[in-house]
Amino acid sequence: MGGCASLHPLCPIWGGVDRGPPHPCTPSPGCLPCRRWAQRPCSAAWGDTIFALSSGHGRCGVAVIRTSGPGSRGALQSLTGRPELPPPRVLALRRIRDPATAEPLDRGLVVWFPGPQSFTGEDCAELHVHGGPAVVSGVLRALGCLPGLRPAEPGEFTRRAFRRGKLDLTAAEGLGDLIRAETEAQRRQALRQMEGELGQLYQRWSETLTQALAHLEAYIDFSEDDNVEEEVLSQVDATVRALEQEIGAHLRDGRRGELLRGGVRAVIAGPPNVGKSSLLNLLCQRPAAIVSPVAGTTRDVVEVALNVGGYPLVLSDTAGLRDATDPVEQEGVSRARDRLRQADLVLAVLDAAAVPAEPAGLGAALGSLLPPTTTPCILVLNKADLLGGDGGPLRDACTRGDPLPPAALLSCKTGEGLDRLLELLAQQLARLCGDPLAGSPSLTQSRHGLHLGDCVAALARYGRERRRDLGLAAEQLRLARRHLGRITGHVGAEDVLDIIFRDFCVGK
Ligand SMILES: Nc1nc2c(ncn2[C@@H]2O[C@H](COP(=O)(O)OP(=O)(O)OP(=O)(O)O)[C@@H](O)[C@H]2O)c(=O)[nH]1
Ligand SMILES: [K+]
Ligand SMILES: [Mg+2]
Repeated sequence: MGGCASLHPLCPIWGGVDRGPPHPCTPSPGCLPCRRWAQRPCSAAWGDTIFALSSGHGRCGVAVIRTSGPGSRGALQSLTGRPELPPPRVLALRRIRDPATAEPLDRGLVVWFPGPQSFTGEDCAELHVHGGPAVVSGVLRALGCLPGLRPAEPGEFTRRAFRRGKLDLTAAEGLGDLIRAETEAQRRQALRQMEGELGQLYQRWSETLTQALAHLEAYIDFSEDDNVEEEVLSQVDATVRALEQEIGAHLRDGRRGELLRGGVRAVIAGPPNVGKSSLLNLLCQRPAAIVSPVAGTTRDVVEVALNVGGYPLVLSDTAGLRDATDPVEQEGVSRARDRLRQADLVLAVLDAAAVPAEPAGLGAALGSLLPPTTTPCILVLNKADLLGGDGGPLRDACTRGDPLPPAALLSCKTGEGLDRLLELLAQQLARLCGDPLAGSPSLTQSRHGLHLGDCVAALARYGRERRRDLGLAAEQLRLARRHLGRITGHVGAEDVLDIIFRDFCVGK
């Protein structure tokens, strides 16, 4: 037993019942009494076991701390001070103590998840303790003092689950999105992806390709012996063409999955002083942007995140569009135009009291403000409270629609017309993001789009090669399948893992 013969009675490996793997480190002062090696763990030699606080940080009722790896069993035994583990996946009430000092830290629930039936597929343990900072830090410190245990990196639990084949990359991404989801529609999309629907779709395509490839190879190998009929070849062609179309349609979905995941970027634009900042403040219900009677007040872009009808909206207020002379305002206008170019949706604001009341004139006023674009737009005619009478003609023009974009007559001052504007906004968002539960799942990341684009390109090349050289055509099918495999992580995903798991929180 080398240098570890001097034992602490509660040492999980040497003093406890479960001796685990032999301690391989050479005798050193840092290895003799457990409390010493606790401070200088020879972690690399012990198989890697990670631990982290998985519930949120800060004071709370219950905090969940979990471990994953071969040391989970010993960790649970030593922190509960008992050799026997609770039955798998059953909560058990235990006193939790610091193994080094035997000092009680808390009384809480513990769960034992022996691998492979655990989230990561490895042996895992969970400690549900009181969520006070001193309890949590005490338990984390105690775990960190055990040999072979170390704090987890962000996303490391999920990364281990991926490595053990518990989920594919799209499901891991869905899980990350679910944790970050802020609106109902985002939650629905993320849950669907986490449960594997997107991965299954890509897997199905991959299997279709595998089958087509097998038939093609059979034809190449055996057609001369007349065992394989010409018909096989035309069937492969038809399968590939259908797949190319299906993936193409999946790609041409208007980026709905990506928009829903990241939030629709809506930009409030218009001439100075029409009430753009007032509109932003009204929609987010706080004074996020400065409002003043001075034209040219807003210069920097002011951004707020909103939930409209369950859809995520990232709303930006921008400088009033005009030929400014002041260099600072010029910069503001240039930033406004940049934002407009990147917008998914434009809220074009005009002063209701200063525009022509008939649709053609209104259209011209809008046209002189914004360059012609395909970006969806909502026309907001603000300051309706300043209109004489009930603003009849303008109100009619608003409900007329074509050739005008959907329009709302609004008063930021009185709040009149806000319901109609919110309704229009929700409609546009639903149109842009789609119903996350309807139809086949949407791709949610540009990474998916890139690989699918490469896959479709390879399928198109198949069509060309097919007429020249069957061997080269088969190679294109193999390539197409590789591109699909990279999305789910079934093929060479090493280079994207760091990027994907970087955005995860510690403990997940
Ligand atoms: N009567 C009336 N006044 C409004 C309304 N909305 C905004 N205002 C006033 O219009 C002025 C300009 O409002 P802002 O929200 O600063 O307008 P803006 O378009 O952001 O202006 P810039 O940032 O300078 O381009 C302020 O005095 C507001 O109080 C409205 O619905 N009715
Ligand atoms: K202003
Ligand atoms: Mg403003």
